[in-house]
Amino acid sequence: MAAANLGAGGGSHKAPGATGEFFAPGSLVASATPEAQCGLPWIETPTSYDGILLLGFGGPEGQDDVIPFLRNVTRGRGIPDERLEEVAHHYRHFDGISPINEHNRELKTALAAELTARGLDLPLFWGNRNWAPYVNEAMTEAANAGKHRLLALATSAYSSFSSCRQYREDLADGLEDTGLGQTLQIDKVRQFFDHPGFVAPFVEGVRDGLASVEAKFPGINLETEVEVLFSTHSIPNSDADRSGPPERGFGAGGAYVAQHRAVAEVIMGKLGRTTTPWQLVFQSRSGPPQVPWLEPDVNDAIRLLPATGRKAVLIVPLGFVSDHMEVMWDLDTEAMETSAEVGIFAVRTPTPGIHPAYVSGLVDLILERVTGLPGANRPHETTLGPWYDVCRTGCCENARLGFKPALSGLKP
Ligand SMILES: CC1=C(CCC(=O)O)c2cc3nc(cc4[nH]c(cc5[nH]c(cc1n2)c(C)c5CCC(=O)O)c(CCC(=O)O)c4C)C(CCC(=O)O)=C3C
Ligand SMILES: [Fe+2]
Repeated sequence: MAAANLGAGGGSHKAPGATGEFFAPGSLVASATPEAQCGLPWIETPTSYDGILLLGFGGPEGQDDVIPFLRNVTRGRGIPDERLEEVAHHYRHFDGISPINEHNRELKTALAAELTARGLDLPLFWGNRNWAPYVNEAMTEAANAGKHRLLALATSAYSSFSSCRQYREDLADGLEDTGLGQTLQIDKVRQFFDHPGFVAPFVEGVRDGLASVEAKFPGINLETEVEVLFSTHSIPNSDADRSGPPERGFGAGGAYVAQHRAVAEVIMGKLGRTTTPWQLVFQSRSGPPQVPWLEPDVNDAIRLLPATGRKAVLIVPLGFVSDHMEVMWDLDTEAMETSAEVGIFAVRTPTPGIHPAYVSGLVDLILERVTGLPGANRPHETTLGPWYDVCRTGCCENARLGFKPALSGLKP
């Protein structure tokens, strides 16, 4: 098995173990799209996987887990202790329990049912980056079950270091740590920010949210008195700028910002609400104050709304797949408090969770890899997609932490 996709940056050539053979010339079947002419990669040959590796962020499940979890998340990042304590407090407030692991258990169950219903015999193995069950444990479990060829699915829709590349690095690290590089070959499902299954629950959420605003304020003017705030995780500007394939030249904010904007536009367009004011806003910033992160913060944006004549705000958690702590605390607690303070009516719309469209969309994404669906035929709702099966060299590298090998990408 070749190790072509791991790269040998900094002399740290790591375990073999993924789609090396796919990089042989000719195996990336070109289609007629401009992307393909630039060498953009979809794996267009059928692949028989023997399992799915569901990748989660992980979260604490009791008070004793909170600090060890936070140390896992921030390892090597220079997050000040004050910030860790501040965040610990969010978790403490909910008995030290993040709902995220339960969400992933539910998602795993829902995916298993949908795979079976679609006639796909693919067992699911679930592993997290920051809490048990860890990625390495899931790999070991798969290997012990006699599996060799896994397709990884990360619960994260957009391109950036934290939301894509870090999962790819986790896979490379996991094969190295477990010594399973010769046993397991692992590919990864493309980022799905603009897949119809991910977009549909948000379209419904905004539609229903606007309806509830109209019910609250009969005759409200949807062009001047309501604002839709699409909220996502802030990340350092330096990470945002490097998100996406360097050759696409996304500029400031990178693919991360461009993808969110494009999806927000699609959602408003599908509802025929292109004249309802909306903004992309950011939340959950951390790190030292002197390091610039994406702005505006959701709370700052809310504070400015009354002066522009808005009576109501719709808060759409566009960057998140489930109602985990970033949603429960930063939106449902803080942003709601801010809205109340400035006297504006706020509605927070749902995340995809286990919405049937989302679950079946994820299975579509698995199926397109099983069948080798040509890139030209892959569902995508924005002109930025369909996104890559195999990430480009330098995609989403971390400016602060430097290069690390990652699976499912081209060699550096
Ligand atoms: C882009 C992105 C997503 C969305 C994509 C995806 O979903 O993957 C995301 C998701 C999540 N982030 C989460 C939690 C945390 N993120 C932190 C810190 C950070 N996140 C970052 C980015 C992202 N994070 C970044 C750049 C940092 C700074 C540290 C670093 O440079 O890497 C910290 C440390 C403390 C703090 O500073 O807040 C915590 C506790 C949870 C779990 C919630 C739960 O437990 O329910 C989830 C799903
Ligand atoms: Fe985070």
